Amino acid sequence: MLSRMTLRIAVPNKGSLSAKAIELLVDAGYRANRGDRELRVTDTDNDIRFFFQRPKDIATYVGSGDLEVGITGLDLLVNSAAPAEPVLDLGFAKSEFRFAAPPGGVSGIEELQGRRVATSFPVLVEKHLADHGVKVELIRLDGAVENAIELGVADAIADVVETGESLRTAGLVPFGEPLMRSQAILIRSTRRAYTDEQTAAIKALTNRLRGVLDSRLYAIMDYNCPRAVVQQACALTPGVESPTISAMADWDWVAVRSLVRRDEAQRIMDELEGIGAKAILMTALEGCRVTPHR
Ligand SMILES: Nc1ncnc2c1ncn2[C@@H]1O[C@H](COP(=O)(O)OP(=O)(O)OP(=O)(O)O)[C@@H](O)[C@H]1O
Ligand SMILES: O=P(O)(O)OC[C@H]1O[C@H](OP(=O)(O)OP(=O)(O)O)[C@H](O)[C@@H]1O
Ligand SMILES: [Mg+2]
Repeated sequence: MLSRMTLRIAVPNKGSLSAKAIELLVDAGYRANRGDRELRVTDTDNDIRFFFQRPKDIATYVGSGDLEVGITGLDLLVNSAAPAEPVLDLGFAKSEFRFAAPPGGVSGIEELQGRRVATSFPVLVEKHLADHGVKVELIRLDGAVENAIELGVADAIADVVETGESLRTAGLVPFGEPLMRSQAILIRSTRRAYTDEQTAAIKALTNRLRGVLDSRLYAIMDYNCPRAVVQQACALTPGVESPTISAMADWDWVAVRSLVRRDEAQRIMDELEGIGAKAILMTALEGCRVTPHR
């Protein structure tokens, strides 16, 4: 019999979510790497056991309270109809969920009335259609849904779309508004009671994961700045509270250090250069805790 750990976490064992979920947990300091056939890994230092489950089953285990938290997709959570809720957006496996059909075929949701719609997310699709007052014949498939129309079992499909390449190569075009937008999320049960210890452990996990996500989002910027333009420089790099300004041996100059968003860093460097800043350096973060100030 395995000893009971404070937290038991469901992690996808395959598919688009798996590798990135494990990488995120490892970067957050957990021992979440698994061997080839291992379906459970225990991290005794953190009092956590990871259970590697099929992505589609994760919300079921968490909703029932048999595992404390889990990593899954928002679309999978909705499709499960399990009593679970998102705790944290994890920023990967971003996708849209869309209807699609061949050009010249079904091109609006109202045209689906009485037609055959193939999907591997039947609950999500049925709920969306019910909200729009449309009744269809749902064809439940497990994957490779894009082939269903050509193979004659459906008139339209509803599936995950990321780049749109799978639709294009199958000769399909999306139609209507996306049913939803999805990404990987950390979930917890809305029904079960958590002990104080478990609540604290979930908070610590969330904090660590957010720290890793933020460290991918931000970078440190260091530069030398003529004292005369320091206010302009601070406006370009306001940081979390405010930039750190250090004196330099040459009184006409200061050294500035601030946190910047990585996706804005190149523009900021251009503008710093433009106002006369020198020796501008950008450094990646290995970890951080910046969210309390967000
Ligand atoms: N190509 C993709 N790009 C981004 N996210 C995706 C992609 N395919 C699936 N996802 C997302 O990954 C999650 C799992 O999807 P799904 O159940 O279809 O499993 P999968 O990752 O495709 O693996 P498999 O189909 O091999 O079981 C869902 O949240 C879905 O939105
Ligand atoms: O828009 P794209 O970038 O092409 O990505 C979307 C495709 O990726 C997933 O398929 P997956 O490879 O997981 O196969 P599956 O259909 O068997 O799930 C999804 O089901 C779509 O088919
Ligand atoms: Mg898939």
